[in-house]
Amino acid sequence: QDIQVQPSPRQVNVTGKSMTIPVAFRLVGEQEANPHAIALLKQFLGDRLGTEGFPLFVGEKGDRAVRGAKRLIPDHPEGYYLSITDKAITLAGNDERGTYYAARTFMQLFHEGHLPFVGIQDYPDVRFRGVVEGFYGTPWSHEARLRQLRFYGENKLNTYIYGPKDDPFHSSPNWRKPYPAKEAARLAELVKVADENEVDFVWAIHPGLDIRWETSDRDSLMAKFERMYDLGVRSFAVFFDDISGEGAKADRQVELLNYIDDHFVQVKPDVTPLIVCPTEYNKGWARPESGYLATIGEKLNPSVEVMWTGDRVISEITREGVEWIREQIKRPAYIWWNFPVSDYVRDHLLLGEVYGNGKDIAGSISGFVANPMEWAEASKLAIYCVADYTWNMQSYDRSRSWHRAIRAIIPENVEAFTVFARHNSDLGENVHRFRREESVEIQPVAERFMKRYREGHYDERDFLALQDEFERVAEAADLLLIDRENEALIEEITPWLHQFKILGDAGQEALAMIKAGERGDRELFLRKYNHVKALRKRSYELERQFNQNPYQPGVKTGTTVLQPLVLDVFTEATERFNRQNGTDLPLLADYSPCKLTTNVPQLEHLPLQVYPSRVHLTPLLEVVKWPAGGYLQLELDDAYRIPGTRLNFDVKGDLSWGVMEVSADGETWQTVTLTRDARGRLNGKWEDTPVKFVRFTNTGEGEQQVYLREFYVVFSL
Ligand SMILES: CCCC(=O)N[C@H]1/C(=N/OC(=O)Nc2ccccc2)O[C@H](CO)[C@@H](O)[C@@H]1O
Repeated sequence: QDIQVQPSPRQVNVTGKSMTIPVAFRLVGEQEANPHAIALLKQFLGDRLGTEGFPLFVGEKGDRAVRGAKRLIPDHPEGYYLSITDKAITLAGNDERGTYYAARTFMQLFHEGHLPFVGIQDYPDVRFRGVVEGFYGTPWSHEARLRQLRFYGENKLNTYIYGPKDDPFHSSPNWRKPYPAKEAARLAELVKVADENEVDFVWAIHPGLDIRWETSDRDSLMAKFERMYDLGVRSFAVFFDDISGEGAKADRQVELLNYIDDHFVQVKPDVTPLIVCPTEYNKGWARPESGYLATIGEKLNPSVEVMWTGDRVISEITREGVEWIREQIKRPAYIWWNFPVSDYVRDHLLLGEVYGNGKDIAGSISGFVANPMEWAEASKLAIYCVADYTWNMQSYDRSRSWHRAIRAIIPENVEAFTVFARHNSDLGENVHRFRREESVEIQPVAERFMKRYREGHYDERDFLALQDEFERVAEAADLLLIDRENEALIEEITPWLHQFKILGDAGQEALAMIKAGERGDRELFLRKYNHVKALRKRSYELERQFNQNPYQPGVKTGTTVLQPLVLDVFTEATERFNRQNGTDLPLLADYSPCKLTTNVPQLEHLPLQVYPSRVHLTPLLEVVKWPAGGYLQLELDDAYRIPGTRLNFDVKGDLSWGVMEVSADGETWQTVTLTRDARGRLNGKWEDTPVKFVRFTNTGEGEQQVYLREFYVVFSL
C-alpha cells in the first residue's frame, strides 16, 4: 500500500488493510475545530456528510473531540495526527493549521475508492514555507494569484509574500499612498482566500529608494501598514534590497524596523513576525567592513526575520552558507531562494527539477520562500517541489517530487509535459552564471552519436534513439497545444510549444539528411536540407513575434543539447554532401536576417551579432584601413522600419569623407544625416520609410583609418 501524500509525511504506519469509503460520515468537533478545516471537509465530503454515519473526529490538541489522541499529536507548530481505523477517523492538529493539514492529507488518501487503515504523525521541517512574488517583470494577475493561493493550500505552503517590483504602491513613489479602491478590494480578496487556505498573506513594502529617515516617513509607513491591516493583512515585510545611498544605512533601517516591531507587530494580537529583506542580502555582496550585518545581528529585535539569498544572488543554499549568515545576524536566516525566477533569462522557461540545496539546513533557517517566474502556472512545478523539500527535507527526492508535480499540474498529459519540461530547464549563459541540468537522459546519446558520426561509424541504435526523441518532442508539442485541462498553463507556454514543435521537426529532418546522403539520393537530401532551413527561419520569426521584452526577447527551447545537435547534424551532413557532389551548399542552418557585404578586406568576415530586433557588427580592436571607394553594406531579409543606426568609428576629425545611405530596393539610395552625440557617436536618422539596405562608403580621395568601435542597426517589424 504505497501512501502517496504531498508533501511526504514524516511518520506513516500502515496496516496494509483498508476499507471502502463509507457512504456517510458523521463530523464530530465542528464547534471547536479550525473553521477552515471544517469548511474544507464539508466541501470535500459534500452529501456524504450527515448526522449518522462513520465517525470523523476533528479538532486541535485539547479539544474534546480529539482528547483521546492527545499524546499522539506531534508537539510542533502545524503538526498533526491522522488515524483511519475500521472504527473511526481522527484528524487532530497541534494547532489550527495542523488540523487543516490533517484534513488535506485525509483528502489525498481518498483514491481508488478506498481508505487505507493508517496512523500518520507529521509536521514541517521549516517554519515559513512558500513563495515571494518578488521578480522584475509583469506582475501576476489577480486570477493567477488566487490559483496560487489554492495551490499553496493543497501543498501545505503557508506563506505568500506580495512584493512585485513593478507595483508602484509597494515601492516608490507611492508606497506612502493607500491603494485605490479597486486594488484594495482585490488585495482584500487575496487575504480572504489566503486565510481559507491557511496561507499567511505577507504584504511587503519597498521604501528604500526614497525614504527619508525622519518621523514623517516613519509615520507614513506605519499608516500604510494600518491601512493594509484594515484590509485584513496580518503579516508584513520591509524590503531594503537593490537600493543605495541614505536608504541603505543599517542603523537607520534597524531603528525603523524596531519601531515597527515594538509599536505595531508586537502590540497587535494576531500579526506574524516582521520580515526584512536587507540591503546586503547575499554573501557575495556582504562587506564585513561595512558592519551592516553586524548591526543587524546586534541591534535588530530578535523577533524580526531576516531574508537571505545565499552565497550569491542566485545560488544553491548550503549548510555552510546558512551557518555563516546565522552567525552574522544572530538568528536563523529566512531564505529568499531565487529560483525558478527567470527575469534575467526571460527567453527561457525553467521547468527542471529542484535540486542543489542542502537537506541538512532545516535547523538553521526559519523560512524558505521561492521567487518564481512571471509565468505563474509554469512556476508551479518548482513550487510543488519546494513544498515537498521544505516540509520533509530528509526524505526529499528531487526526481520523485518532480514527476509528482507534473502529475498534479497536468494529469491528462503527464508524458507530453515531461518531455517538454526535460528540454526546457537550463538558463543558458547569464549574468549570474547560474545553470541547471537539461536533456539529461538524451545528452550522452547525442554526444556519442555526433562523435561517431564525425568518425564515420555511428551506432544505428543511437540514431534511432535520437530520432525517437525528436518524434516525442514534436508529438509533445502538439498534444500540449490542444490540452484544455489547464488552459492558463498552456497559454503561458504556447510560444515555447511552437518553438518545441519546430525543434522536433527540424531534428527529424536533419537526421533524414544523413540517410539521404548515405543513399546518394541527391533529390531527397536537397528536400530535407531545404526543409531544415525553412524550419530555422520559422523558428527565427517566432522569436521576433513572441515574448518581446527589452531584456532577453524571444523564445528559447532545448538550447543545451537538442538545438546544438540539430545544427551539428545539419552542418556535418551538408559538408559530406558538398564533398561527394562538388557542391557548396551553405552550411549554416542558423537563419540570419542580415547579410554583410564589403570590399574592405578587414571587414570581409566580420561576424554579426543578430538579436530579434537589432544587428550589431562585432567591434574590432585593431585600426581599420578603409580605402577610397571602400564600402560596408548590410542587407536585411525584408524591408523594415529602422528607427535608427549608430556607429562609432572613433575618428578624431569629422567624417566628411564618408556617407551613409539607405535603400528599400538596392537601386535608389537616400543619404542619411549623421549627428554626433556627446560621446562622439554618430546617430543616423532619415525619414520614416522601410528600408532593406544600409551602407557606409568612403567617398573621399584617400584611404582613411578608423576604429570600428560600434556599428549597429535597430529594426522593428
Ligand atoms: C533578498 C533578495 C532580493 C532580490 O533577489 N532582488 C532581486 C534581484 N536582485 O538581484 C540583483 O542582481 N540585483 C541587482 C544587481 C545589480 C544592481 C542592482 C540590483 O534578483 C532577482 C533575480 O533577477 C530579482 O527577481 C529580485 O527581485
